Amino acid sequence: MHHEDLRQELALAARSFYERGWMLGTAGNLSARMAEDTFWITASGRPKDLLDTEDFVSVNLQGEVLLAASGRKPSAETAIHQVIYQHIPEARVVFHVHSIEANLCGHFARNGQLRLPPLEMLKGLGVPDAEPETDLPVFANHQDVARIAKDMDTAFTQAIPPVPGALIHQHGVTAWGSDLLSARHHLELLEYCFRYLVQAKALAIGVQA
Ligand SMILES: CSCCC(=O)C(=O)COP(=O)(O)O
Ligand SMILES: [Zn+2]
Repeated sequence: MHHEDLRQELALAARSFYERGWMLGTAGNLSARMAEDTFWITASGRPKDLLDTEDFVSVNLQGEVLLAASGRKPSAETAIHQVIYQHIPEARVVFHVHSIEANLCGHFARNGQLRLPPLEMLKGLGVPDAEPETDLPVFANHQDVARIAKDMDTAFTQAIPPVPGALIHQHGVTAWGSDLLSARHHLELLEYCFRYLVQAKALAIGVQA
């Protein structure tokens, strides 16, 4: 795919996520690999329903800026995307959004893990088991994003998460995939799990894993 097209595809995805209430008030950031060691990422602080090709910055896996339009800086959370691309070679697209349900679900986590509901839909996240006991990692939020990235780096060095995503407590969710469509599906499936958990909690339904 041509690099300019990739930026347009990311802008379309951002608008869709904005319309779902996941990227309000400039929240969130999206990226896609251009090559093994470079990726496009949204510029910091841009409205996610109105992105154009100038709102993407090219960076390498060390976070160095390769190409940026005047006045555009890479997302403040670029280091998190770097960690994912460094540890997971098959990840080519990373979506980070701030949904209400993702942030509520952080409160249901125990010992840095959120147990996902054992739904058939987990198959779409690569979990084939009939009654899966699958935990999504939940990282502490820090104002210094480098600390979040460092925690993720340490955790991913030990083990890659069992599903293609991670939560940052009181902040948002990040999902990845091998292309735009699979990253979107992974994000949608995680968001479905979050809505399910929030509604199950409201109805006082125990979710058995
Ligand atoms: C208003 S959201 C606060 C920053 C954040 O968490 C985020 O996802 C957006 O940051 P960026 O620098 O990518 O615009
Ligand atoms: Zn964020």
